[in-house]
Amino acid sequence: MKILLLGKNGQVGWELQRSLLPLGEVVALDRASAPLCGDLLRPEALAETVRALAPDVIVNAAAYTAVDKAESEPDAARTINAEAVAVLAREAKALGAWLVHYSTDYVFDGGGEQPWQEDQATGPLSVYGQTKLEGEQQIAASGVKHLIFRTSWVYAARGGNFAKTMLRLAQERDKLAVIDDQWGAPTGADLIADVTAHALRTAMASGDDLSGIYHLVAGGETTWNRYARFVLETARKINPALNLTAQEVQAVDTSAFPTPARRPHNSRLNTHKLQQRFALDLPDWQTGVQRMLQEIL
Ligand SMILES: NC(=O)C1=CN([C@@H]2O[C@H](COP(=O)(O)OP(=O)(O)OC[C@H]3O[C@@H](n4cnc5c(N)ncnc54)[C@H](OP(=O)(O)O)[C@@H]3O)[C@@H](O)[C@H]2O)C=CC1
Ligand SMILES: Cc1cn([C@H]2C[C@H](O)[C@@H](COP(=O)(O)OP(=O)(O)O[C@H]3O[C@@H](C)C(=O)[C@@H](O)[C@H]3O)O2)c(=O)[nH]c1=O
Ligand SMILES: [Mg+2]
Repeated sequence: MKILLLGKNGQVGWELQRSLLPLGEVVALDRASAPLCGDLLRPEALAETVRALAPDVIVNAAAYTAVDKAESEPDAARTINAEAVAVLAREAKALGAWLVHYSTDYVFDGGGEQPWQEDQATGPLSVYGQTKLEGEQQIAASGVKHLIFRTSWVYAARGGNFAKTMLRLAQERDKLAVIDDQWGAPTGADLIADVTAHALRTAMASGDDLSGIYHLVAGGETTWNRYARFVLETARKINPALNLTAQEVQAVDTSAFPTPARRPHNSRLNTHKLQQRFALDLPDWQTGVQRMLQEIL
């Protein structure tokens, strides 16, 4: 089996380079790859890559993920998150290949307090969320066999993420202010990559019955503020010599921390469908965050 992996150096892409290996031959590209084009800003060159390789599976871990910057760069965000995805779906469909793709809690408007189910109405608040939703819709419309995993608050030992930002800021400042009224679940790129490999193998073995959208997040729930506190507490335990000058993580409302992009208050995702269809258990979010901190500290 041949797998084309796009976005190989992102948080999830890096872990997929490991987790997909037991499934077959993995051709992994990033935006700078040559002579094969792996740049999602050049959708038609990307189409040529797909035709030249004729993979059995395309796994797309590339995305425009700078949420605030997307508000002022909607065209680039849309090309990468939607137009290139439409081309991948079209080419995969023509080959009879599977397309594995990732989406986000930010497709929802964040209302209520219940974990969102896959079939509930979307309502993105940001350009990032809107373009990610358009990517999902392009895949569904193409008729390609697909797995779309909506995840949230991704972290990894390698790459940039909120946990690492908190560690850095806690070494630079004596006080942090972090939003305490946005709820969700931090999810490790390693977990996402492992579940992807398992689900892909299962889905391919069962025809196209399992094609669809799945919520894939770690268990439990928290706020950005509680997550930040957990990161700093855990870091202090792991490495007491670490010079974390911040003595306080002040809890603030969304309104007290203005950002260019609006973010959902309720980013909880219900993972029953994934767990049931693929016979999986998802660990609590704390387990993976602890492991990542142990690794980087
Ligand atoms: N990060 C998060 O918190 C969340 C992410 N997701 C989704 O999960 C998936 C993986 O995200 P994650 O690994 O965390 O994101 P990262 O930002 O860590 O990685 C994204 C990767 O995409 C690459 N990329 C950006 N533009 C292009 C381009 N034009 N052509 C090719 N590659 C490009 C980036 O390369 P470069 O570094 O060169 O820009 C980077 O390697 C994405 O679909 C994302 O939307 C969903 C929920 C939460
Ligand atoms: C740095 C910082 C952020 N915040 C807030 C802003 C925001 O609401 C929240 C997280 O900030 P970030 O900029 O890390 O989050 P953000 O980039 O919005 O993270 C999102 O990325 C995309 C790709 C996704 O798909 C989402 O699931 C989510 O992970 O914390 C504070 O309150 N204080 C701070 O000092
Ligand atoms: Mg970010």
